[in-house]
Amino acid sequence: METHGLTKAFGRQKAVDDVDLTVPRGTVFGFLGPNGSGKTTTIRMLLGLASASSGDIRLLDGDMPKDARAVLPRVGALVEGPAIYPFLSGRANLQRFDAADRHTSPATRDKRVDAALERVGLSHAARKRAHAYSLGMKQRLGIANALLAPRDLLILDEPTNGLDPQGTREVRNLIRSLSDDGTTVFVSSHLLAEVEQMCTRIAIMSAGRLVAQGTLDELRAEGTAHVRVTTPDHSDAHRVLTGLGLTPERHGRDDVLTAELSVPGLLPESVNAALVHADVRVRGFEASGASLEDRFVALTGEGFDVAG
Ligand SMILES: Nc1ncnc2c1ncn2[C@@H]1O[C@H](COP(=O)(O)OP(=O)(O)OP(=O)(O)O)[C@@H](O)[C@H]1O
Repeated sequence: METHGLTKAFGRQKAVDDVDLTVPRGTVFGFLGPNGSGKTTTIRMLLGLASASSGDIRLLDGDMPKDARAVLPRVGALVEGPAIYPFLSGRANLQRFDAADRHTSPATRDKRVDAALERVGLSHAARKRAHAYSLGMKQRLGIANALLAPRDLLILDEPTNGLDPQGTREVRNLIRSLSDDGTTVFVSSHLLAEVEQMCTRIAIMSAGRLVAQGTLDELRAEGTAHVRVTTPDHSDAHRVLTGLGLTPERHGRDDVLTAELSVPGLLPESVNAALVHADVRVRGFEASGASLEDRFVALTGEGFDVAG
């Protein structure tokens, strides 16, 4: 799957702005970004649920939306939670979903439904009414719906959103096992930890723009270490850090300074020693490595929910 210059404007706001995604076949691809960064809008365009203002979408071996009829039957999707009928059983829900798809044959419906239930580990609860399902089970039922036909690509929008740790684990394991079967999985999330555990490649959205894309290792390698100093002596600390060749920035609070360790060979402990030597009252000192988390915070700004 690929997009080029994909853009969606709502009035003057560009919810998705010139996005070039490259999702290689067979990967579990994480589409990461804070709430409101444009993930759902992008996914809706990929699936032909919304039109693009400009740009191209290549989905499997077709162009969207032109080839929607040919390619969409090979794409399973879960967007914004499944619309489940609460008073029907899990199986009856899937039978309805299957019946609503005009590409399916009624003769093989039961077989397809049972296979999908089995695939997501819901066979034992097939007869239970869906309102008695846990959130994780509901979400797996939604994924079962996406799996009613053989799929080459699965597009899942925040499949673990709102789930408890157990439900999250269930869905995460399911996604991994789907990819073991050779299906390409494109999964969005606002949680870095989530994506790190499931995905091999990721793309990061921030305010409608794609700000990074690559394998986890590639993105880790692009990060730089930082120091973070908490001190009431803000201007003295600023002077010392600048003297060391760093570019300190005030970070949210008045008493916190952060700086990228951009000087080769300069170690965090030397920075701390220099501050203490200059009588700066250091209340907190933190050195962070080139972790993905740092990189994401740097790329997407503050307020990005990295831990959950
Ligand atoms: N139909 C619409 N009309 C106007 N603005 C919209 C519409 N849909 C989305 N937006 C705006 O586009 C931006 C991106 O929204 P989008 O839902 O794609 O983000 P997201 O990354 O999926 O976030 P979330 O995780 O909250 O769904 C937001 O600012 C949103 O308010």
